[in-house]
Amino acid sequence: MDILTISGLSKQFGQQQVLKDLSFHVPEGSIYGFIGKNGSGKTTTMKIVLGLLKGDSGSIEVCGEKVKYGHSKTNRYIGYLPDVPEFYNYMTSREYLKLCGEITGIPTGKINGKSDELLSLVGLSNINKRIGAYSRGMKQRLGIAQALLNEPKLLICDEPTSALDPLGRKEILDILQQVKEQTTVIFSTHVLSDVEAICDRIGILDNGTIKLAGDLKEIKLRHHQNCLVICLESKEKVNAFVNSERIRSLRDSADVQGTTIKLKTERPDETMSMVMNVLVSLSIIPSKIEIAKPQLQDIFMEVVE
Ligand SMILES: Nc1ncnc2c1ncn2[C@@H]1O[C@H](COP(=O)(O)OP(=O)(O)OP(=O)(O)O)[C@@H](O)[C@H]1O
Repeated sequence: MDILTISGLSKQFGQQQVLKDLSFHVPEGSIYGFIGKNGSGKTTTMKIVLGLLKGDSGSIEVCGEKVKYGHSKTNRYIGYLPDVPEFYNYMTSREYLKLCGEITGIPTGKINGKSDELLSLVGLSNINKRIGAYSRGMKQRLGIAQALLNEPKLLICDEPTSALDPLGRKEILDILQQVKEQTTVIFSTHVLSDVEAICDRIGILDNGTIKLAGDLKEIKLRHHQNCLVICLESKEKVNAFVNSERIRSLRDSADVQGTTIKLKTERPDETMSMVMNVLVSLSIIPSKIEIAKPQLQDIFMEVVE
């Protein structure tokens, strides 16, 4: 079953056509990487899904129910984490979750238990200081707890890791992976390494439409290119290698960037063996040599304009 279906969505701001006949669907149980450059329309799409912004044409369904602009009915299925969540800084996280629970009508008897469960999930159980003293990463983690308070079927996270350091990012990614057991996640971002770390499906938004969508593993298999990556320790060694007689036939397909050489080849195993022989004959020990795996970065660069 699809948790979210977007069909033929268009949106124009003044003369700028931001979304053009945009269609994609998010199956239940997935972590969906909604990827696009800055300004490609990710937040605009999510705001329309939340009924906060009116699309010019097209339709959206959340859990099989139509989204209507200005109506919040379908939002009972959705938890939303904006890129910069806002809080009451003078409160503790427990006080804040209690307030959110009361506002959204969670039975009083359930609020404390649910808050404890979520604060434990996001690693804030033993933090008693006020939210104003939290780091950015702690605020994002509290934002996830708040978004999950109503046990949503769909959690929308808009750029949740963009402003965080590597440790803070890893914490958020780990939490989202755990959350997947309970809810479908849309992870809107331009940080491709984060998508590779946790998403099982992706949609690449560019020029107002989805340029590529589907299962990430299948997409990578389809875009697989046979390529050998050889990393050497110095430019001199790279020159000695690429100028050696025995790799002359491959020289045209060699892409040299600094001390890394990429060799496109139809027969990676044979080429690997030949390259190893050449390296041995030149007494060069590579710091890395491998048959390249397709990277989302390369696929992204291939499909966006
Ligand atoms: N309310 C608005 N009025 C006019 N233009 C807008 C409005 N909201 C967004 N835009 C424009 O629409 C385009 C898409 O913006 P949007 O914020 O949806 O992109 P994004 O993919 O979320 O970008 P980022 O990754 O930088 O957050 C941008 O060019 C933006 O300037």
